[in-house]
Amino acid sequence: MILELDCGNSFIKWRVIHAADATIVGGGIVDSDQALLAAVAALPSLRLKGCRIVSVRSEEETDALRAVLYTGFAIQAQVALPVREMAGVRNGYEDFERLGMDRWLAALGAFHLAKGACLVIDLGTAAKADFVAADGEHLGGYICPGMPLMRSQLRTHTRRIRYDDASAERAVSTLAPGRSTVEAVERGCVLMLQGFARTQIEQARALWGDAFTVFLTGGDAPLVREAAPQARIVPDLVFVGLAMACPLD
Ligand SMILES: Nc1ncnc2c1ncn2[C@@H]1O[C@H](COP(=O)(O)OP(=O)(O)OP(=O)(O)O)[C@@H](O)[C@H]1O
Ligand SMILES: CC(C)(CO)[C@@H](O)C(=O)NCCC(=O)O
Ligand SMILES: [K+]
Repeated sequence: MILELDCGNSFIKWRVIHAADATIVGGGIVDSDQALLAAVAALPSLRLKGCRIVSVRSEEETDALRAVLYTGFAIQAQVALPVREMAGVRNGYEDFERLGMDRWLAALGAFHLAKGACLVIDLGTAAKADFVAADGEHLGGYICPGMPLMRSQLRTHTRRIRYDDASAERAVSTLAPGRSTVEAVERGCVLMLQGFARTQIEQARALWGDAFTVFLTGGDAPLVREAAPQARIVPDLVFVGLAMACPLD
């Protein structure tokens, strides 16, 4: 079994797969190294032989996580590192090491699945878009605040925007103009995300006509589904790229 980790800025997404056929044994989302250890250890008949990690955290935090995994499971975790080119995709950054590894791996995974031009829209703590042309050239992308950041900026910098998480979730059952603070903020932020997605798709269309695939991933992907009806929702797109970057056999 192989442990796969996607360490974002707010959460760690994890899953355990069988090494032989990549079938999924278990998985989840946690908010700390200790919670990860507990969740993975709770899997019945766990037999880890390796681990691969993609992280957008600091090197120190990623090393600390590797140490925790070594102590807990006696495995040497392999961390995906930046490269200029892989699997037919060329990193489009002037300084290739600066491109977030989650973005790079999602782009690798998307190009592999699409076998042609593709647009990746990843909606997490940050909202990201990346463009890969049919010849594998990564053209670059965009980074904006995602839903959690937009929401928390409004809460932090205003005195009268206050509401709880449960009412936030209820508020987005429709996107009609809000008649309460929670509805106005939550629906407004969802419309911002949808506008982001629509603009990226327009841009892809200007570049490539109809000859491209849109991938939607990240925890808040479901919120923009209706704005991107043609998109393939692939929640584990980063893991697809991670397996390509860190083959363990
Ligand atoms: N089970 C869940 N636990 C936590 N967040 C969830 C869950 N399901 C959906 N979400 C949503 O996903 C968002 C976080 O997305 P994601 O996990 O992709 O972020 P991240 O990887 O930490 O961020 P980034 O990729 O920008 O570094 C939150 O806004 C949250 O509302
Ligand atoms: C943009 C985030 C924070 C999204 O997780 C991550 O991809 C990152 O830290 N990137 C480095 C900056 C960049 O991609 O230009
Ligand atoms: K992420």
